[in-house]
Amino acid sequence: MTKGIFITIEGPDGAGKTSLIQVLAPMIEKASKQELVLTREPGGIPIAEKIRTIILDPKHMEMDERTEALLYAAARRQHLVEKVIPALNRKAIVLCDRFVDSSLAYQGAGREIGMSEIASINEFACDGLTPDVTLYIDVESELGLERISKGRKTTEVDRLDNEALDFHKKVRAGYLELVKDNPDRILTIDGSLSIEEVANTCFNRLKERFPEFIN
Ligand SMILES: Nc1ncnc2c1ncn2[C@@H]1O[C@H](COP(=O)(O)OP(=O)(O)OP(=O)(O)O)[C@@H](O)[C@H]1O
Ligand SMILES: Cc1cn([C@H]2C[C@H](O)[C@@H](COP(=O)(O)O)O2)c(=O)[nH]c1=O
Repeated sequence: MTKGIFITIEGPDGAGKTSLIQVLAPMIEKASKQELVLTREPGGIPIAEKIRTIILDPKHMEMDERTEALLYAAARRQHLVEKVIPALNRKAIVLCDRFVDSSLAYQGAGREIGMSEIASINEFACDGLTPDVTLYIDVESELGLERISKGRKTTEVDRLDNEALDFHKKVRAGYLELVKDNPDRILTIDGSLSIEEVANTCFNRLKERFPEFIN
């Protein structure tokens, strides 16, 4: 065992990632001797949380789409250096809510900047680090947006949540393209199931994949 495992969780807005992590994390903790680090993008450390506030502020409607892509990549770089890489070097299991696939789907496909342009700025930011596995929680855009609007009182609604349905459909199409192109790394989970069913499916897939870490 030379390093830890880097697990990323992806999905359209309202897929249920935050809810999933709350159920999945204690399951992993119970089944593993390794340290578990929970984190998110953009954010996870003070500098990246500040960048998150700037990106997601609903008042920042004038933000240029390339500026947006570069801010996500900048937050990512700092988060990797300060938190993710040191944790992997300690052999921890890192469970990260969103990573580069979010930039490819949201900025590459949703904003139509292009996946290859987004991939190149992220190659610079990540310097070769890729997830060991990605759990992609798939939901129809309509369902994701309906969940977010129902949960408005308790869930923060940000500048990207406020985008039109058409944007969210392009994001999901981007994710489905990534799934097709990365069949070994990205595991698709049906996000329309209950939170418990989604968590159990994710846990079993992780156990099969990393028996030396989770058993
Ligand atoms: N499997 C599920 N079935 C029904 N409702 C769900 C499910 N998962 C999450 N929800 C509800 O949907 C709303 C959004 O969930 P959550 O915040 O976990 O999603 P998310 O993927 O983290 O969203 P975002 O990416 O927009 O932050 C919440 O009100 C939550 O209770
Ligand atoms: C990492 C990343 C995120 N986004 C978007 C996706 C969401 O709309 C917000 C983050 O909020 P959440 O509560 O974590 O869902 O930001 C993006 O567009 N590009 C990215 O690289």
